[in-house]
Parts: sequence; C-alpha cells; structure tokens
Amino acid sequence: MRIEAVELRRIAMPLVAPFRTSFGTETARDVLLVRVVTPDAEGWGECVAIADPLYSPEYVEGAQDVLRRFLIPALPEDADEYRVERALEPFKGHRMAKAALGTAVLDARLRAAGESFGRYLGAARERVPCGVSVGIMDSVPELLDAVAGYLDEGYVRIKLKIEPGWDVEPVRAVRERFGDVPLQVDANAAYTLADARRLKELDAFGLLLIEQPLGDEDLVQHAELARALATPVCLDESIESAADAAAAIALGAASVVNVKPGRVGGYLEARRIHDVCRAHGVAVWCGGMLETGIGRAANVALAALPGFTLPGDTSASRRYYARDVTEPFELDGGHLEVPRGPGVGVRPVPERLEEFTTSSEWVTL
Ligand SMILES: CSCC[C@@H](NC(=O)CCC(=O)O)C(=O)O
Ligand SMILES: [Mg+2]
Repeated sequence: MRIEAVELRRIAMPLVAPFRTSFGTETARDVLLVRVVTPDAEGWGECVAIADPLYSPEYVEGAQDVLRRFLIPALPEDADEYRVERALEPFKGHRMAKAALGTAVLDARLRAAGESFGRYLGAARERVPCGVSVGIMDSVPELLDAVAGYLDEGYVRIKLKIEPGWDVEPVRAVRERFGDVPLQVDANAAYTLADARRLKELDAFGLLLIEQPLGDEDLVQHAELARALATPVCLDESIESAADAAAAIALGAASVVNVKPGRVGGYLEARRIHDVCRAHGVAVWCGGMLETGIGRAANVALAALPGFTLPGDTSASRRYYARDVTEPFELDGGHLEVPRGPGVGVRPVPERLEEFTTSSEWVTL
C-alpha cells in the first residue's frame, strides 16, 4: 500500500473534570492524531502521549517531532502494518509515536479491505464490560459521590487512583459504602518496597489487583512485594513489550497485566502480550490513556480478545469529554459495543475535528 502523505494534527480536548493521579492532574488533553492518506483509504491513529513526560518518557511535542523527523521518513514504499513495524524498529523507544503511525497504516489498510479491527485482531465478543478509573479527590465524601455516579451509569468495575496519604482510607470508605463492588487500585509507581507494610493493609479489602505500586524499572522489587501481598500485582508502566511481560511473569512480578497499545508500540505488540500472558494463565485487561473515540474504538476491539478477562478502563466518551471528536461511545448495560465497520470503525466528525484543531502539519513522502 502506497502512503501518499501523513497529517500530524493536534486537537485540544478539555476534560469534564480534573483527573488527578499520583504524578499530576490533567484538566485537558493535547492530543496528537495521525492521519495516513493512501490511494484507497485514509487511516487514523491516536498518540496517547500526554503533554508532559510524567507517565512515561514520551510527551506529545516530542512524539510529533520524532514522527516528523524520523518515523514518517522511514515508512516503506509498499507499507503494511508488519513492514511499518520492522521499518521503525531501528529507532529506540518512542513507542507511543510508533503506535499512532502503525495504527493509522493498519486502519487505512483494513478500511480499504473492508475488514474491521475486531475481526482482524481476533475479537471473541461483540461487546465488552467496562470499568472506570477514578482520580484522587480532595475528600472522601467527594470520592464516594463520584463512585456512586459511575455505578449508577452502569460501570462494572471501579479503579481508584492511590498515592501515599490517599490509599487505605478511601478504599475502606468505598468498601463500606458500596459493599463488594469489583474494585482495584492504581498507584502509578508512587510507592517503594519500604511501603510494603502499608500496601499490605489493602489486603483486607478483597481488591481485584493493585496496579503498578512500584517504579517502572522495579521488576525484582515487584516480585518481592507480590510475595508479601495477598492482592494480585498488576503491571502497567513496567510492561512495554511481550518480552517485558514474559520477564515479569518469569520473575513473579505480575499476575495480571494492563495492556495499553500506545505504551507497547501498537496493536500487534499488544496482541503478542495478550498471547504470552494467555499462554501462562495470566489475565490481561485493556488500560486507557484518556483516548478520544479514535483510540477508544481500537481499544474496545482489542478488549474483545479472549484473554481480556477483566473489565478494562474502556469507559464511555462522556467519562472524560463532553463532546468527543468522534460520535460518542456510550455505555449500554455496563458494556461498550465493538465497532463493526471497516478499520477502527469510527472517524472524526469533520466539524468537531476542525473545532478542536490547534495545529495541522502535512508530511509528504
Ligand atoms: C493521564 S495518563 C493516565 C494513565 C492511567 N490511566 C487510567 O487511569 C485510565 C484512564 C482512562 O480511563 O483512559 C493509568 O496509569 O492506568
Ligand atoms: Mg495504570
């Protein structure tokens, strides 16, 4: 497939409410969308890098730069998702940038072929159960109101962001108010092994998992912590490839994996992680990076694969955006439908895309 041009488009997406994690607070997303133009179809990919290198070393301005100067110029004459993956391999890191470009190429090829993302990836279901991620709040009452609202909307699983000073108390309060609702926590690497005793107090609440309690590089420490906890340890930031997943499983550092296609370089590697984990009886679930409908559509398709046995952070569009750049994803009985159309199955709504756009640059090949 010949790629004629690639557009790097930035859109400003205000959040319906601040989203606070242990590494900072998001109030709006500065999103980089990648559009690939071919003779037969256009493909879209969403770069999940946030504005600052706080979740991972990538950040949106850097992703756009590496795409413009290195990744797009390296695209092969006759491109498909595997050839693009191989062409980008020599460049170290920048997985979120690579994922956006590779996904846009795959989306274009699947649209031209009339094949949906779900069918291509191997989806086993037509709808997926949805969890929701709840940020750190100013008070426990405020948290309980937010959780009550999400449960009323039908979310089947609650994830609470935690950090030192906001962990046992909010978890206990949610358990006391909402009983045995499926519940998990995400520390975004805010703790160290020295906090093991405090983290062990969370064992009292029957959590599904504790996500990324320790540092991104701390596989050995996570294995030591996992031996001390009854709550299963899930890794997010630590897993950037199928090899990382295999190492984490071999070390006993994770018994659950949060799969985020952007973090691991794209949907092909995300599926490899799914396959490695499934071969070891390790559950995976689909994480989120506050994607617009473009990334959300592809994530929902991925979340339908057979090894995705836990509800993901695949929330409805309205969890973050009053108006999405695509038609909104809306919860139906706690589930989202897997898009059936060709490619990722959704497109930006032209008027909204123009309204949200802050910049656009074209790279011709
Ligand atoms: C702003 S980066 C957020 C990263 C965080 N993501 C979520 O909590 C889910 C966000 C979502 O619902 O998309 C994670 O570490 O899992
Ligand atoms: Mg996480």
